[in-house]
Amino acid sequence: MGVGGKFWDLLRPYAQQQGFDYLRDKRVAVDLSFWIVQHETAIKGFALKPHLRLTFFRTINLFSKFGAYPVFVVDGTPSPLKSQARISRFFRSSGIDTSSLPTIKEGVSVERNKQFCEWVRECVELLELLGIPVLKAKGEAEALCAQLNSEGYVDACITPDSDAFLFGAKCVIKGIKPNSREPFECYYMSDIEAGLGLKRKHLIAMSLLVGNDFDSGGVLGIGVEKALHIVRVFSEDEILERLQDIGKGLKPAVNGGIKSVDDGEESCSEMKRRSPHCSRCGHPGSKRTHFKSSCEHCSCDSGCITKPVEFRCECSFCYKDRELKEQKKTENWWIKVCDKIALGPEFPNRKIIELYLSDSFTAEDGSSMSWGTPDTEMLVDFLVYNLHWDPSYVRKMLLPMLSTIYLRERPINNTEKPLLYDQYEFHSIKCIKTRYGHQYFVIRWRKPIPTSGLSHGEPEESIVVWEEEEESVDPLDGLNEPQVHNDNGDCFLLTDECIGLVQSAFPAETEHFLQEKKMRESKKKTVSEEAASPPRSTTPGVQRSIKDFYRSTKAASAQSTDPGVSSRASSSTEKKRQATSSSSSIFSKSVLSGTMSLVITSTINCKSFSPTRPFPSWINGDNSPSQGEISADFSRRSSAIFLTRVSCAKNPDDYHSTLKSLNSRGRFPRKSLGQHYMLNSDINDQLASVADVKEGDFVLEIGPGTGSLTNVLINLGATVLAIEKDPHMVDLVRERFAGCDKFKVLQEDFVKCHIRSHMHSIFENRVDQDFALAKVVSNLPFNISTDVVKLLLPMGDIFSQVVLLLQDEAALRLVEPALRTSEYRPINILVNFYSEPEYNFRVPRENFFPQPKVDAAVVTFKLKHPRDYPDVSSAKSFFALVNSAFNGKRKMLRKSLQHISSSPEIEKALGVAGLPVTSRPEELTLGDFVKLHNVIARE
Ligand SMILES: C[S@@+](CC[C@H](N)C(=O)[O-])C[C@H]1O[C@@H](n2cnc3c(N)ncnc32)[C@H](O)[C@@H]1O
Repeated sequence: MGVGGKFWDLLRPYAQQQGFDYLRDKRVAVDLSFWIVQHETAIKGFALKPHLRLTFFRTINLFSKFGAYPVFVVDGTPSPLKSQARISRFFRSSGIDTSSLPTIKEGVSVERNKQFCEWVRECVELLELLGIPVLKAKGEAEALCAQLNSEGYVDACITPDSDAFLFGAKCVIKGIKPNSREPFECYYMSDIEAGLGLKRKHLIAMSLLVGNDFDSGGVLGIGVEKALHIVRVFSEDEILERLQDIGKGLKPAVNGGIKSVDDGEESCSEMKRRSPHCSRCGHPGSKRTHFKSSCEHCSCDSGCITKPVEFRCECSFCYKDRELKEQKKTENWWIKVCDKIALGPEFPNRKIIELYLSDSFTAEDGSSMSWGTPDTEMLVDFLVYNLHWDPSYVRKMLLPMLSTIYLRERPINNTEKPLLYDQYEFHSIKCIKTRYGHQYFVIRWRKPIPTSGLSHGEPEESIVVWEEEEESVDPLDGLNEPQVHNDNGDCFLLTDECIGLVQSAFPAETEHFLQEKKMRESKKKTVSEEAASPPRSTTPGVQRSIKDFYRSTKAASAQSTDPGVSSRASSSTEKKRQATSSSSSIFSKSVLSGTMSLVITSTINCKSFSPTRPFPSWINGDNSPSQGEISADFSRRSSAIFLTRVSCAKNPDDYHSTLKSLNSRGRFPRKSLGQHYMLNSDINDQLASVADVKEGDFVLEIGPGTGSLTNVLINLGATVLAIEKDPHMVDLVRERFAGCDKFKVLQEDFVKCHIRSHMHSIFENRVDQDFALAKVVSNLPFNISTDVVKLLLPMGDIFSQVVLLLQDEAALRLVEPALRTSEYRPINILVNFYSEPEYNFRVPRENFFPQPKVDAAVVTFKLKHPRDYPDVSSAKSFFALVNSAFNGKRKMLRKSLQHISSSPEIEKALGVAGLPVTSRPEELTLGDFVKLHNVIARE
């Protein structure tokens, strides 16, 4: 917390947004407790031990991406004052009168809760395994951070606790946005001093007035604005003493003393009497004289003019009068303020002042901080145990830290050691990558490996990364994972590295790369012409597992497995595991064995995948492929599906065409739009088949993306209306289906668009009156699925069914929530009110690009016609009742529905509906809710 009130708001104008390199080679003290609190609130319930997960990622980000030397600081024994404040806060929030509480005895402090201490202990263990120094403060962590900063051991503190300035910090980083051009929100004490005229003791004084960690209340009725006025009255040297005087009931003079209006000055009314003013024009003189002839100020022929509303007379009497009034006001204000301050007991608390000014927090000498090397194997054990991560994932995520250490040490030690931790050799600089306006080198680390079982294809054309998104802040602080890359049979690990670091570690190689780059740029024109020629018919590079490159240093037996062999041995099991969706062809990546290779299993009606087939022509901007080309493509697939209509059809979709189509436009999947594209055309077929899409159907598709599912729908003879939010994808599908009279795409956010009116306007144009209801088929962005379900299910007058590809867990929660569980929510009542849901099949995550972190599933909602909805007098009042019931999930309905009727009445209604009077919302089925609603509505 820190200083109370809206203290940070006061400082905000002095924030400096600093760029990527701000912390490079700088030491920075991190207040660990705040990280833990933030982590827990940010992702509670979404990740196992979020405090460990984010401490791991953030530390590696700080160390590698931002090039800092972090030192973590943990709280020591809290001051008794803080314990007292914490207890008062707790009781105040529970409505108990805190004045009646006993005060904590001198020297007694209360530790934070056990759970929190355990989180801190786990994070400290993790940090120590990472080789990062951790210091334990004697008292508050932010105090030690600040002291390390003020004594020059670190360049900045990372803490959102504004107390840090009071403890002497010079630079505080309040927030970090890893995915932005200027990731650091920094506050310099010097800026605060220059801008607000506040020095350290002023800030301490402000905290005494508005509250702080040791006295959460502050002075009643004094907020940040008022406190600012008060403290600025005095210089830094005198402010704390003057506050003491005020606390004793004195009213110290301000700026040499506020003059009292009675101190020999004439009173305002007296002055006015001696100098009458015209009530018409407001100038000195009487109205009568002014009526005869205009006064010198108005100087009009026809008497004085009427004074405007905002008129201010500037005669010396009026000027003086105003000044005195102002002075009186200030004096009254000052008296009131001093009285208010003096009312509080023991103001100011000397112990708090001493605590802020103390410099004895350093439990250990700041100069003893040192940064070691991560203990990889112990970290693997630790994270596998605590977070259930795969060992190879831990190693992969550690790599940026190891490579940073290697590059840092190389020029210093002038090391002969050619390998990065004996496992990788620096090979070359692949390219320069720009993310969030910041440039990196992409480095190839090489470890020659046997290439059996892998394709020797053309190198992939570009590294696939999430597209830059200025505004997105990833609360999970994910890392840029190192990539595994196959280039003409040579396998490399790719990491992003700071250009300066590489330059000093490998000057000759950097020079070589930069020269080559220059040459390439001068030949740009030729190169771009070459690029325009059709691609060669080879398979792009295939990603391999990190395990192939990064062996464990544990027992040799653990390494003896030949990845190629295990890949082959386990492939049939893997195929079965992956083939959960159907018996037809599955395109998947095998990850079991540690290699990530493409596995194509073919069944009826499918010819095997040909890696040498050229990329579809539509990808290269040719919108009119020949009929022969189209038929050739379709002949590879189910005749039942594909021979019906081909007029709009283009080539089928697969891994390469999806990548190609995105790359051809320089488009990278956008996380915020949930862009996980379907790689497996069979799943698209199955989606369509579950919805029984046939000739003449009208289908609404949300988020067509590259159009892979759209293509299937059109080929089945359906007319498709697609709603796509991303304008680039809109262009892409528009181009792909140009000339197709059965396709229309609208660039809109589905959640905000007026789908009912779109559908009405389309149906109005239909000549046949007996048309079937439309269908919805969509591979949805996961983040809008609940909204989509809520929007579409009540449209049984427009759609007959809604077939969605959803996140697996969400699908299960929607379709099969168990009564009496926390998963049973109002949305389940909505789903069953408006539809008959069915879970169709699971779709493993490997079928998407980029691969999401969770599996998906296809779900069908058969929409009920409005005439078949449960019989309630008003759906609106019914859902209002359901929502209210679930508002107090743990509460009995007789309590949570009290705002509708009194408890006895609700109990009576429950009885009439045949339900126990002690019913809770999660125990009621849809039918029960309907009965209860109808009883209550009747009564
Ligand atoms: C999971 S992808 C599916 C793409 C494609 N149908 C496929 O199967 O490969 C989701 C698509 O929905 C689009 N999208 C995301 N949010 C949207 C919204 N609010 N309204 C409409 N489209 C949206 C994305 O741009 C993306 O193209």
